Amino acid sequence: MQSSSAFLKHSLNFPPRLHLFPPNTCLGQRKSKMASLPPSFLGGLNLRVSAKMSGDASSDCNNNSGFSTLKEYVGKTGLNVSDDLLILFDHLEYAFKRIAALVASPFNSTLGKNVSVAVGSDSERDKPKPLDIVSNEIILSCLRSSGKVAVMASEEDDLPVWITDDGPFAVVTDPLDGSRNIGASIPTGTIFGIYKRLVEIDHLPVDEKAMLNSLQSGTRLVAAGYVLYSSATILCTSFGTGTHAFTLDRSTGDFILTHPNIKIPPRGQIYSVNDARYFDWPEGLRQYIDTVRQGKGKYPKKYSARYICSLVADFHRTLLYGGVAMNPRDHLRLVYEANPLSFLAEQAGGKGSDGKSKILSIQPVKLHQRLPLFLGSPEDIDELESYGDVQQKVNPGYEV
Ligand SMILES: O=P(O)(O)OC[C@H]1O[C@](O)(COP(=O)(O)O)[C@@H](O)[C@@H]1O
Repeated sequence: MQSSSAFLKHSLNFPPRLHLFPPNTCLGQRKSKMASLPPSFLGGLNLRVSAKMSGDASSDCNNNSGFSTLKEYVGKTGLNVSDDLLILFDHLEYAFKRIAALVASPFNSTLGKNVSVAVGSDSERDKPKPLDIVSNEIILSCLRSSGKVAVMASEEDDLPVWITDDGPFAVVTDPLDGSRNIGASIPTGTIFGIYKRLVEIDHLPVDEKAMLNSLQSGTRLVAAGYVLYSSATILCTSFGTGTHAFTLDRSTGDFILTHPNIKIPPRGQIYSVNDARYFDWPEGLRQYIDTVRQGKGKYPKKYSARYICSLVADFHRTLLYGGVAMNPRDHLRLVYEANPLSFLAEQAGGKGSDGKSKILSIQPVKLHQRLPLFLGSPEDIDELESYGDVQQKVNPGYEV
């Protein structure tokens, strides 16, 4: 096996990529035009130019060693991430960049529309769209070419796809959540979780081991993440030691660390829910929302509502600003959505709950199992759970 340092050294020696700024441009010298920008912004630009210009006239530029790609960050901080996992991430990053380009493409206007594909008993609004299918194919092909994945289970496929017998990992994914928003250019996201392949069941028939590898408990996740496709494309991930976010630098194609060690505020002032469903909610949930929006909860401030109706976007905001993001009906999936996002929430000091139990302690029994999901600040989740009756049982299948 290639050593971690050998792999990092090799990958850092790739030829420099094409930058927005010509190689001999030192942005720091153009302060007259940029004087009004915050120094951190200038510092960031300087670094991305100077870091790739070693040995040339860039030495006058400020260097700010705080900026790194995911691999550089792993190398610098000594995070315990195997070479196999780093290679898998390289391929995943490539998939995310392709999906980011796809969702921003001027040619995708019809790709967000429903197609008639019979998948279980999904309602019209839940049917996959061409964008979901293409994103799924992009991820599958990148996992295949990584050589590191035994099985992929996707929200878009009825059954897991067995890829290669000796791949060390099992990957679960929702390739493109929120795709029905794409017509209005509202943010979308990819969610993924990575488990080790269960070598102890290698002897089982392929169908069986594919299913069991995909139904692992969230407590066994070795890494998870999401990618937010919005004004910025952000890869937020955890290897089990903190939650870190990297922003795509479109000039170089690198994901640059922008949010190391995210800590969710212990308490927020925002709730995020589709409250058109208020009359379908149980009494406990109505009381909770009524209480916090009047500023009569344990935190004596009036809460505000924010709801994008795109899970990754609502979760990302919650992770950064605190509060609680929820979907109280059986709608979101344990394997592809709830487990990976709860892992990230916990790694950031937050919580993931189904309203009664910790999400990560729920053993999946079905691949496409749905459940109520509450994610957010620990004090907000505790307060919400104290209302007892917060899971919405009435679930008529909404049209929009
Ligand atoms: O209609 P609701 O209950 O508000 O559900 C909205 C949620 O559904 C989603 O669109 C996911 O639904 P799909 O898995 O069917 O795409 C999330 O992005 C969003 O958080």
